[in-house]
Amino acid sequence: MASEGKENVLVGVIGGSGLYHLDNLTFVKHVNPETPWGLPSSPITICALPSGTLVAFLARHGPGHTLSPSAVPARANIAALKSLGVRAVLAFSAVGSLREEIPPGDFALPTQIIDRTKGVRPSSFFEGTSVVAHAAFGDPFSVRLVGWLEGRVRRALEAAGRGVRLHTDKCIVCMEGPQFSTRAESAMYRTWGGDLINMSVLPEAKLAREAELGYALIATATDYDSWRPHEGSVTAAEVFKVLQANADTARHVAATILDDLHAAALEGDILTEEIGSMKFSIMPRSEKQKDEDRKKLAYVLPEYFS
Ligand SMILES: CSC[C@H]1O[C@H](OP(=O)(O)O)[C@H](O)[C@@H]1O
Ligand SMILES: Nc1ncnc2[nH]cnc12
Repeated sequence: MASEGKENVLVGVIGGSGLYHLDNLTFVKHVNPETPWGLPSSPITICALPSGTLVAFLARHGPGHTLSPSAVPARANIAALKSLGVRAVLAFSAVGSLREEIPPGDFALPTQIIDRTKGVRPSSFFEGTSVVAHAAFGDPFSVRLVGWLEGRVRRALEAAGRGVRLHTDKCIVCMEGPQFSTRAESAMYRTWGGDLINMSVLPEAKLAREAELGYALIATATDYDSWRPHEGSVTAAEVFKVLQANADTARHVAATILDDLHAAALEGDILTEEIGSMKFSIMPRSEKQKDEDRKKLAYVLPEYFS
């Protein structure tokens, strides 16, 4: 397992569409850990807050947005962050809104996910190995971390003074893409209880859970998807119009809360659900488990496989 900056980098930030860097923080260095699942989407940037606190930043689609949502190497991304010593991941994502009360430009903290990916994305570190594990995923985001973020993100948005509101306790649909939904699908997701839609939160959230990392998503709304009967359906051009402003606000939120998040991750209270959660999810050791597989899994779960 790589050990770069291990004691210091406790928080990882994953940037989505439009958020390719945190250039309001000080660049320290790039690292590019080669994991058993390959290289991450892009070299990871280690950046420093004014206090000196270090955070790791990873652009989900690569810095030039060259990876489609289905091609994002999510296992390598999560494994690489864990290898740096990261314990909590704050992910940003550009999302469509399935609710009138969440206009483009607003932010949301989802607490639930509906999986509409089509099984084409590798979504478990255990896939293809001789070890079986069933991680609990009833609460797909870290309940404590999300609770911790609510007030802080809201205050950071208020301080930004751009009129961006934070919506909480929302359900996000993760679809396969890369094409957007049909009007019928978009309307159906609303009847299912979906509030937001993206193409990226899975398998990222599942993999973070398997790696025992705290994981929360700040969803930044860019459009109303395709459910409004008298409006046009979503287009990439419409999304692009909002991406830059959302990314600026996201950078402001990150810079405002990351010091406290680092301190909270160090203290550990916000991570009590995740740490140790895989212990009873992994089927008991048998002589049929291959050593090479255990070695591979030790990269993300050294506690159980070293
Ligand atoms: C650019 S529109 C669709 C694209 O945007 C979102 O990406 P991310 O979640 O990485 O911000 C969405 O999930 C799609 O991948
Ligand atoms: N309407 C939408 N559907 C899926 N992913 C999105 N990302 C941004 N807007 C989206």
